[in-house]
Amino acid sequence: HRYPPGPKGLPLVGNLFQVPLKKNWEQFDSWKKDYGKIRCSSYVHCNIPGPILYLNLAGQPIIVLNTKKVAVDLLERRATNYSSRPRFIVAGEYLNGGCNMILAGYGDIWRRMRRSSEYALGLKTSSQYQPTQSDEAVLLAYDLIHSTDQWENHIFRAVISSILSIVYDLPPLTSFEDPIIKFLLGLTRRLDEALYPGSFAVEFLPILDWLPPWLAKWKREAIKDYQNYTSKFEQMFSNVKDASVKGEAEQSSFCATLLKPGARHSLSDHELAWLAASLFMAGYETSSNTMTWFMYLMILFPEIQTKAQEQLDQVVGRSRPPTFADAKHLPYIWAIIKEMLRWRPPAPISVPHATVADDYYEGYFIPKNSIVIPNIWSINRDPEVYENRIEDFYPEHHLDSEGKLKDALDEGHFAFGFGHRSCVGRHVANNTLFVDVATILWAMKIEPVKDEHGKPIVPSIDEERSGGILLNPPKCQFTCTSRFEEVDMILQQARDDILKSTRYSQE
Ligand code: HEM
Repeated sequence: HRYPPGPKGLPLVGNLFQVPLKKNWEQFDSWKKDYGKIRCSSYVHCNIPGPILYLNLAGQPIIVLNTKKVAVDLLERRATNYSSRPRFIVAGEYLNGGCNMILAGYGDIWRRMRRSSEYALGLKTSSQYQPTQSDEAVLLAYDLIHSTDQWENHIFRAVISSILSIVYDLPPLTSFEDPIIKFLLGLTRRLDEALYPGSFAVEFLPILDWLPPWLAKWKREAIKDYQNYTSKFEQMFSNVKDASVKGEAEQSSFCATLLKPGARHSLSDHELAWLAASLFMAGYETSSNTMTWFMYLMILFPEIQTKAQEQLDQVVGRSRPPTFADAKHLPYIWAIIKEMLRWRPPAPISVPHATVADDYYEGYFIPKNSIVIPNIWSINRDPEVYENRIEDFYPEHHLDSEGKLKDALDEGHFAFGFGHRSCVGRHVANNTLFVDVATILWAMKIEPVKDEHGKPIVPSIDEERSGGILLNPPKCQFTCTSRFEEVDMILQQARDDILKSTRYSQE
């Protein structure tokens, strides 16, 4: 068999020690130059180095896709073979009981979950969640102005609260210390640890899975945690179900939508409860990561902030915060969002796919059970897609000469992944990012704090921090000041109305 090109490895371990645990997307990107052009039958790839790489991690074949063309050819055109996930024994099978949609293999349960969630999160249906998203944007803007030093917690709180309201019709969470936030963050941490390569021997020695729980601590603890998570998620789901049955649901939620006839695709209540929980796991870190990058980028590029605010003043004015009705008149806001997701995608190597059968591509052999990594970092810098200033943060990539969006329906980046497994929450994500970014820029001027000599402290981009699969911006602090006199009064009034109208204040 002739495998795609890639670095030569050592006997037995292959390339195991050549792939860094942090920022591995940069290593994959730099190998492009060395493990160059592929033999190809038809197209321009003949001139682009390293579109597809082969690595061997102690016997496990890894295929890295570095260009849009190869990712589309394999993950979209041959989706039936390339849409499974690698086996995650501890995280996927024991901690999540095989019911976490993100980690599930390409089987029956994933298919039914995907159909249900596409229905409840589609472009049209997701507009029913916009009132919740607008409310959360106002609460976030208010908090940022009133206690800016807590800015990261405010973003985390707002993102979590927004997802929980969308999924379960919960009222806004007003504190980052809320027990439900602690519970969900505990679960996310536990999952991150279990997914971290090398955490559990059973992942590379699956024979250990035969051990009974009393002999395997990892198994015992994972089963116990799964039972705890399940009872909490089932409880949250059944609260929505009861409220829907009694006609007490305040607004449309994801769970309530799935209870409509024809929407649940034969999923049991247990499976629906886990599907709803999967949304939190998929949406929380990705969305909050983008919002933390946003705050940093606004001090790194103050001219972009000013330009966006000029457009907001023209379109929205100063007597009310932006709404979704303004969305199509604010192309520059969208261009900033698209460019954030292109330049610093929250998940630079996406979620790995896996093949279900042997395959050939351009004469190269891709074995069954290969782990396939769409290297979004590289694909978002594909010279066949972006003409110039590829390494710069440049919102104009997405605008035509008149300042309009080049193609409103095209994402303009690949941060949401490819094919059958692409992000099912992307419309919700785009809406949250739009209304948060627009409301923050409408309300406040974001500036770096100053040192004792009055010099602004703007950390260099080189100080960005990588912790596993996410890339975080440098640590930084800001001042957020109201842009005009009426802001405080408008935000205060809107906040009072929101908190008054929710069940939270009535309890
Ligand atoms: C900026 C925000 C977000 C980004 C960049 C993002 C990105 C991604 C990526 C890269 C994948 C994997 C795609 C693949 O395997 O090819 C994914 C999957 C997924 N995302 Fe998102 N996501 C975001 C927000 C959200 C939100 C808010 C939700 C829920 C409301 C969500 C729900 C999901 C789910 C359920 C999956 C698994 C899909 C499957 O395996 O079939 N995501 N997302």
